[in-house]
Amino acid sequence: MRLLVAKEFLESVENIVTSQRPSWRADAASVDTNRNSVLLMDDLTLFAHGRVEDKPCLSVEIKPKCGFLPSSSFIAEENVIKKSITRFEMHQVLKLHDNEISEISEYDPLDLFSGSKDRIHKAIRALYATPQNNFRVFLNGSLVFGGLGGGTCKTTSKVEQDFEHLLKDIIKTKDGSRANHFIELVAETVYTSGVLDHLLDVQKLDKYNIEGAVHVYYDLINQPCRVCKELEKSKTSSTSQFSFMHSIPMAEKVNVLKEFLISATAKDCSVMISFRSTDAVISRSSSHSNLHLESAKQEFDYKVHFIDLDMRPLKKMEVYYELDKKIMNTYLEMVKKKEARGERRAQRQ
Ligand SMILES: O=P(O)(O)O[C@@H]1[C@@H](OP(=O)(O)O)[C@H](OP(=O)(O)O)[C@H](O)[C@H](OP(=O)(O)O)[C@H]1OP(=O)(O)O
Ligand SMILES: Nc1ncnc2c1ncn2[C@@H]1O[C@H](COP(=O)(O)OP(=O)(O)OP(=O)(O)O)[C@@H](O)[C@H]1O
Repeated sequence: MRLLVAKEFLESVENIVTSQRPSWRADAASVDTNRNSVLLMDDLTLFAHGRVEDKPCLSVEIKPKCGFLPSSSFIAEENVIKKSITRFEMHQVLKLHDNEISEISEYDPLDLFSGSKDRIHKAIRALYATPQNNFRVFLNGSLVFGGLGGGTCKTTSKVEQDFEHLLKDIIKTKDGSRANHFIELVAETVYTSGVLDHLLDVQKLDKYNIEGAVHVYYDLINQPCRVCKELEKSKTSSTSQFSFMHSIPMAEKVNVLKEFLISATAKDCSVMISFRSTDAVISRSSSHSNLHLESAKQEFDYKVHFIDLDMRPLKKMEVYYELDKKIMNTYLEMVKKKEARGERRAQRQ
C-alpha cells in the first residue's frame, strides 16, 4: 500500500537507516527525502504479518547468494577458476582484503542449493557459525541473532548460550540441544519446501556471465564497447568471440540484459521463513505449511516469503563488470601468493 508522508518522516528514516548500515555501504542506498510517498509492507518477521500473536514466532532470514557455478564460454581463460569456485567464496577474499569482514565465511551456497538434506544441513550450520549478512533470526519481530547492516562474523559460545535461552519458548527441548534443533528445523524446512529450487532457476537466467552480458549493454545504450576497447588495448585476450554478442538482433540483446538483471535480483534477495510452534496437525491451512520435527517431537507451522526483490538498474552492468574484475584479481593474487609460499616451503624441505 502506498502512503503519503512528510519530508521530516523520510529524514528521520534516513537517520535511523544510515546508522544501521555498514560504513562502506552508507552511501550505496540513501533515502530519497524528496519523495512524498512510501510503500507500506507486511512485517514478514511476524507470522501474522504485523500482528503479534499469543504464540511466539521465530523468523529466519537467509540471503543465499548465487547457488550455481557459471559455465559460459565468454569467461576469459584467465578467469576459468570461476567455473569451479563459487562467486561467494571468491568475494569473501575481497571482503577480507577490504576489511569488510574479519573472517572467511564457512558457508557454501552450493550446499544450500544442492537439494541434498545433508548438504542443506551443513549450509545452515555454517550460516549459524558465520552469519555475516547472510543469516538473521527474529523472535516476535525483534532481531535476536545475527546483525543488521554488515551482519556479524563468528558466533561465539556466549552468543550461542543466549540464543539457546531465547529459543526456550518455541523449541521445547532441553538446554544445550535447542540450537541444534533450530538448525535442523531450518534445514528441514528449506529441504521440504523446495523454495530454493525456484530461486535457482531464476538465478540461472544469467547464461552468459557478466563477461558476456556486458558487451550487449554497450550496444543497448548505443555506445562503443568499453570492454572490447580495454581488451584490445591490453592485448591479453582476443575480442573475436564477443563479436557474436555484438551481432545478435536488438530484441535478443534486450532479452539477455533483462534476464541478467532478473538473475541479479535473485542472486541478492533473501528468504524469510517464519515458524510458529503448533500442538497438532489440525492447524493445517492454505495460508501456511506444516512440518514435524522428529528429533524434537514437535510440530511447526511455517510460511516462506522472498524479500528485497527490487529490479537492478541497467547502469549497474558496468558496476558488476568492475566488481567481477576486482573479485577475480584479488582471488587470483591470493592463489598465486599461496602457491609461491607452497613452493618456498617445498624448497626448504
Ligand atoms: O554485488 P554483490 O554480490 O556484492 O551484492 C550486493 C550486496 O553485497 P553482499 O555481497 O551480499 O554483501 C549488498 O549487500 P550489503 O548492503 O553489503 O549487505 C546489497 O544487497 C547490494 O544490493 P543494492 O546495491 O543495495 O541493491 C548487492 O548488489 P547487487 O549485486 O545485488 O546489485
Ligand atoms: N517485508 C519485510 N518484513 C520484515 N523485514 C523486512 C522486510 N523487508 C525487508 N526487511 C528487513 O530489512 C532488511 C533490508 O531490506 P532490503 O534488503 O529489502 O533493503 P535494501 O535497501 O535493499 O538493503 P541492502 O541494500 O542492504 O540489501 C532485510 O535484510 C530484512 O531484515
